[in-house]
Amino acid sequence: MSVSLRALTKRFGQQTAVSNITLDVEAGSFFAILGPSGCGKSTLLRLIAGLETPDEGEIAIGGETVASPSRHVPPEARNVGVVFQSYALWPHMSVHDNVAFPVESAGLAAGERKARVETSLDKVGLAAFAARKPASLSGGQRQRVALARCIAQQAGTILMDEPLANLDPHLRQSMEEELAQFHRQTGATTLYITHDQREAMALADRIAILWEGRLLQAASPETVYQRPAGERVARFIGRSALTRVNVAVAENGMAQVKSGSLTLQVRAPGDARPGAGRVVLRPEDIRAEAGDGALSATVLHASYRGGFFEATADLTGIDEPLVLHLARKVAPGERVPVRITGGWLLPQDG
Ligand SMILES: Nc1ncnc2c1ncn2[C@@H]1O[C@H](COP(=O)(O)OP(=O)(O)OP(=O)(O)O)[C@@H](O)[C@H]1O
Repeated sequence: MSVSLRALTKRFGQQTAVSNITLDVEAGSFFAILGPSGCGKSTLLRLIAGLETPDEGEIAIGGETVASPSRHVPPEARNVGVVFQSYALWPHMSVHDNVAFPVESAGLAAGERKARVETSLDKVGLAAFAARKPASLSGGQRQRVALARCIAQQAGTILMDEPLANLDPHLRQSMEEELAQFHRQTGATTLYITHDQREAMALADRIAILWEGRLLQAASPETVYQRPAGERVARFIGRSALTRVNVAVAENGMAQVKSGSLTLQVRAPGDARPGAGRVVLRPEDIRAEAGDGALSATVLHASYRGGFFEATADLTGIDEPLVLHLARKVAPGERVPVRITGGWLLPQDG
């Protein structure tokens, strides 16, 4: 089911946790909400789940208004499943009963109920664990019980609040794959909260980036990386060098800019205008190659990233150190040839 937020605001005393957010989440999509600690991610999720009431604005799920100044649909009537970081399993209940819990209220015959719980546990590979208590399961298995509970509930919308945060890196990777598969199987609209950009990039069709309660950008992972809406998004997603430029010509989504004495051709927003601006240079915009037009950068720092080396390097004319991906090892102080082959001119108001 689609989820739409209109001018949503939530305050806690003096603190505005969610500030005037308008957002549309398409039915069936995997939508990540990304941002640093304290930016309002969990509050946004709790508002959608019905665990908090907004001070201003509206929330509609599947076209039905569930929260507005004059309406509050209770959580259990929103057909929304929630998976928390802490799993929220009942410790005294078996795995089976934990999964059955939300189904109890669905008014199904006992046989049907049992079948639904068994199918759900089977989907997450835990059929053999039905009689166990949560305490005897691993973190990943507990997470899967929480997912099975969502499947059993047949929720049209699933909200996940940092579900993988407590897992070790290996388990995270395999749970990520399971989550992607889970999303394909259920087709449920998934809102996924994380502060881990890699996870958001790997899983989501679209990413919303929050900052101090405000929405900075909502777009595909490729767009937030290649065409960030502003400096904060550019710095939060991936690594880059920002440099102040003077835009000489801007047309058809391209711009010719000057950064110090360097002239660069970069991608630009459709409404870019000549004048002062800032350009984001990603590692992909820089080739470490000798030859015609190559410049010489001085390596500041280099580290092995598995398969390639990542280095920062000073280049005259660029304000911040470039981030380079190199096939060979380099040492601080070494000079490397570079060519700038791309870049992104930030929107004027970004
Ligand atoms: N019940 C509450 N009472 C008072 N302030 C709150 C409450 N819940 C959240 N806040 C404040 O609102 C802001 C947003 O909090 P929220 O938990 O939504 O952030 P978050 O992005 O989920 O953070 P994290 O990633 O650390 O979980 C924070 O400044 C927080 O202190």
